[in-house]
Amino acid sequence: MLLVATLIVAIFLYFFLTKKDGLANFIEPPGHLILGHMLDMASITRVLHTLKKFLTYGKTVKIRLGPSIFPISEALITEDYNLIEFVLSSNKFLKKSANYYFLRSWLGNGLLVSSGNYWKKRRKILTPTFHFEILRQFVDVFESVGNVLVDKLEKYDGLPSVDLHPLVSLCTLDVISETAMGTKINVQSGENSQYVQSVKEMCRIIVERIFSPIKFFDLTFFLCKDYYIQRKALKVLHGFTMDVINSRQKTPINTTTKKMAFLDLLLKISRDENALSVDEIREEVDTFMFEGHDTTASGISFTLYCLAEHSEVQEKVLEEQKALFGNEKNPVVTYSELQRMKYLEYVIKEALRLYPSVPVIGRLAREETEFDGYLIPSYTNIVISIFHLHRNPNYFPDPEDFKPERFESFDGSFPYSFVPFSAGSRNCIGQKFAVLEMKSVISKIIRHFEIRPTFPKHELELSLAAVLKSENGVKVVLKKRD
Ligand code: HEM
Repeated sequence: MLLVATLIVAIFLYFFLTKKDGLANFIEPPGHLILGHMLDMASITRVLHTLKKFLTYGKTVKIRLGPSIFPISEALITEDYNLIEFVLSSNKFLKKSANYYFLRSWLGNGLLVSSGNYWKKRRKILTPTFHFEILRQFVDVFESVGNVLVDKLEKYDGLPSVDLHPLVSLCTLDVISETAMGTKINVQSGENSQYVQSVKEMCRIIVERIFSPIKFFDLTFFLCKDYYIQRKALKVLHGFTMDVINSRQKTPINTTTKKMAFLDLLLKISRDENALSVDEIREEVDTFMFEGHDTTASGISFTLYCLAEHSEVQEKVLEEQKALFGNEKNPVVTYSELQRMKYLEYVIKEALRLYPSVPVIGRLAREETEFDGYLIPSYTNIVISIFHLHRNPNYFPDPEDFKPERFESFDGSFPYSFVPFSAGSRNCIGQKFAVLEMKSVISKIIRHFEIRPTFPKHELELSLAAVLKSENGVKVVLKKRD
């Protein structure tokens, strides 16, 4: 293990020692002589503010961890539309940046982190599993799991505040487990708490490793308590997925039954075409479990928060529901009715503009590339700040205001100005699934509750965990509708 860690460090050092100093052309915000910008980046609650501060020096800036003559890591941070379009639409930037390395212990070579031909092959295999005919079958799951959430929310009726995020997060974990693995884990009802705890621990450790100089390197991470916590959590997470796979492998897949989970589809593909090993299937299911629950939980919670703050928008969402279902609070909602919730879709888009669940993404330049007269050397990490891109007044006038109507006339002239699901060939494969799930859950809550702001107003303290979160919760007041 020591040998592997030493090898990783050696490769890392090789790339930096042989790298031409092409980044010297980019502006570098003031940083510590020795540590560079390491301390600025060390707090997850401050990262978005820090990025904003850096971006006041230019639309694209260079940051470094470590002394300028020998930084252990350098990166470009950008909110520049042109560079973002250049990166996301190019095949030269399909590889993820160094930070994604920390996901590998959990997700292995799953779609989110893999690269090259390996990624291409997996993407081709997985794309058909998100076909709308498959998604249509998941609406029942969104609806039944959403009903449990509504039941749970009833006990907060009329209370001065409820923090939506933890409750919604359990709901989306139940959804992804049933759709990805075909297994009900009932975490909303308090079951499988060890699994929930392990997911939480892993998300925390992954983010802390990015920002902590000690946890960053495998060599020193072994000395930390979190290394052992991670080992325990991974045993639970991998063990759980493998148990589900093993038990479903023993059951013959009945392709004529209406509903097939992603796992069933992957097992079928693997049997018919011998395309995926059991370990590879495990990696993809784990990837869906990771990428498919926290993202939607943040999306749903922030959208509901925006609706609480904007009663006139909420009223229009309710009108749309009434136009579809009259005063029925518990209709049997179909796929096509979810598709017809157009105004709600604008609301969700606007909430994802202001509060993108994945506020930053990172890519690695595969080869030396010229952009706008600058040379970007190979192996440069490029951090795209979706959060700041979405608040650019050139593309979104009055960018801090919540105005869903702006998406009625969003004509796509600047397609890379709104990228909550990223864009290009490495965009989010679960985008349609996510929007359907969010519509199902949010519309259900709006039919049952009026959502009001708390008094005094709850100010969000945004932080960058694995996804965008609010450190002090996402609090609103719920009032049951008659
Ligand atoms: C509001 C909800 C969601 C948002 C905002 C979101 C956003 C994103 C973004 C920005 C990326 C690109 C990440 C990067 O380049 O590093 C991504 C990739 C991905 N997402 Fe999502 N996501 C959401 C929900 C989901 C769901 C529900 C699933 C699965 C069921 C999913 C599965 C994936 C996968 C597998 C990738 C990697 C795709 C690839 O690299 O080929 N996501 N997502």
